[in-house]
Amino acid sequence: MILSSMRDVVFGYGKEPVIDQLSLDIHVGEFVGITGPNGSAKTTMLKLLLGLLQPWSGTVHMNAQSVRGSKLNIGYVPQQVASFNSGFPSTVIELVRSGCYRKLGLFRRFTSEQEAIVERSLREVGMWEYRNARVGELSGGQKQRICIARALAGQPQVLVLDEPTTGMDRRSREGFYDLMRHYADVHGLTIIMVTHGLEEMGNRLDRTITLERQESEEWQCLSTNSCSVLSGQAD
Ligand SMILES: Nc1ncnc2c1ncn2[C@@H]1O[C@H](COP(=O)(O)OP(=O)(O)OP(=O)(O)O)[C@@H](O)[C@H]1O
Repeated sequence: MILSSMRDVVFGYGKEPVIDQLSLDIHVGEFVGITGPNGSAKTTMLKLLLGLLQPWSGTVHMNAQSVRGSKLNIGYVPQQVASFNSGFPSTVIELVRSGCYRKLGLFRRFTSEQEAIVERSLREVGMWEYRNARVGELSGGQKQRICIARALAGQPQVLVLDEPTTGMDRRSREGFYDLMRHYADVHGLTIIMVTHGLEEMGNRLDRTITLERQESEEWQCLSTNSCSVLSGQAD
């Protein structure tokens, strides 16, 4: 079943498109890796999928609806979450709890079940023992893990991650990839992840989508950043 689809999407920040006629489908429960060289518009593609950017032309659907009207619970871990500076006031557990707010609604009454989900999420990323630490005092890789825990605590149906292992050591990265595979298998979570570390992921991904810069003469004289999907058909 198709969860998210892009059809003939064109988008740019200036006069020239950085995405040109991009079409792809993402299926329910898939763990998809998005890869490609720097500047090949991976982040831009994620933002279009999430409805954070509007295409110049073409369509983006989530759950067969326009992405902006979709009621899906989507967790998003953007790039550079490590930028919480040393003055960031929240503790780790406060930040992860805030991931549940959308589910809890206006009054934000935490039940013991929700507390258990917060604890589970923190344990899964190996950060439970840091729960009372100030977020701003942690390393980049630790902040990244907390942001992943925050997204998981919101119990999303779709998890979108933009280079989530930045700053993590090899062991943490391996643990994280296994965790994502577990969420896809056991919870049926759909995971869309931009990564430069495809070779490390072994066979954990269901599918890879590669974005590449167009190098045709026509495009070279217009822009070097335009891209298209070169692979990524569903199995
Ligand atoms: N806010 C912006 N304003 C103008 N140009 C932008 C903006 N964001 C991205 N770009 C440009 O769009 C192109 C695609 O950028 P994008 O960040 O989507 O690529 P990426 O594949 O995610 O890159 P990286 O691997 O370096 O993170 C690049 O040429 C970039 O300079």
